[in-house]
Amino acid sequence: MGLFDRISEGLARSRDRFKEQMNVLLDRGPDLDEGFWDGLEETLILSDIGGGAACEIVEGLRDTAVRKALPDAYAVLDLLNDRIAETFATGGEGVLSGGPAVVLFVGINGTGKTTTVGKLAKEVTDEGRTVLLGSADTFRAAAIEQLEAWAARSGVEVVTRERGSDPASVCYDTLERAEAQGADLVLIDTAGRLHTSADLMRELEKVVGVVRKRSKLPVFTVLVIDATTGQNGLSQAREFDRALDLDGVIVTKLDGTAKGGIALAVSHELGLPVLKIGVGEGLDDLKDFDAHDFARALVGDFDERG
Ligand SMILES: Nc1nc2c(ncn2[C@@H]2O[C@H](COP(=O)(O)OP(=O)(O)OP(=O)(O)O)[C@@H](O)[C@H]2O)c(=O)[nH]1
Repeated sequence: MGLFDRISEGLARSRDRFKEQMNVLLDRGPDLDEGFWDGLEETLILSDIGGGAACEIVEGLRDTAVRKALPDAYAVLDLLNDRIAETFATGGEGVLSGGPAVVLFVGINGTGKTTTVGKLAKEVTDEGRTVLLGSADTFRAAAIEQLEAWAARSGVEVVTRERGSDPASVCYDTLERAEAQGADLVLIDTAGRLHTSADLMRELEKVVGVVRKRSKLPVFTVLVIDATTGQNGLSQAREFDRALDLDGVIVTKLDGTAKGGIALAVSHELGLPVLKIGVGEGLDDLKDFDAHDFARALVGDFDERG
């Protein structure tokens, strides 16, 4: 199954719901009146893309409708996919595919951080770059073994310490090893923590602070969000961004959820580029993000007139 089909399958429920509501709206007739614009905004909000993004999309389409004297609602809906795609924050190319860098992966428990680091190790190694992994998730014993197993699969080295060690020390060791090895990319897995836990967030700030101070390479922080958690992802992103000044987001588990619109809510509200998306548990299931494919999977095409 192709990439678009996988996301499309995952988002089928939200797309069906969106179409159903749009058809009810269009049953009133295709006039571009207030009822249409309000209905469009409400329908977009129900797709989990967030109030801010929905408002900006509708405002943009309204402007275009006036400027280009669009005849009816169908002409507006023809532009909807592009407009949604343009609402995603851009940038972030330097994080995973630029020059040498250290990237820390953060997020709440079980979002897929370790799995994502493992998949990335394979991808980057296949590109011919040298990768070093650091297991700063010293809280969950299985996380260390899990990362070691991923590292073995792609033949990369992983720096670990025993469970319960200070995560900042693991980062320190990892940076030393990276320097000695001349690694192109250093990927550091951190322990999952609730964004509402002040103590654990402070601990993470300290870990990231140590890395920023000690590293000679640029340091980036990437939030990993589980798409199935829906709107809660926005609160997670706000808190992690406040604490760490994030550089990007990776949205996982898009293969089985109707709540994928959260990717746009987070990207738009916090100005964070979506760096990758997870569409399954396998080694090859971390994919490049394409805003146009994503928009098409989220709302579908509106070519059936009349
Ligand atoms: N379906 C699906 N499952 C995924 C995806 N990414 C990760 N998972 C699964 O999510 C579960 C949790 O993944 P982990 O990588 O252990 O999550 P984590 O964030 O490291 O967990 P903590 O360290 O406890 O915070 C595992 O069963 C993964 O296989 C994805 O894109 N799609």
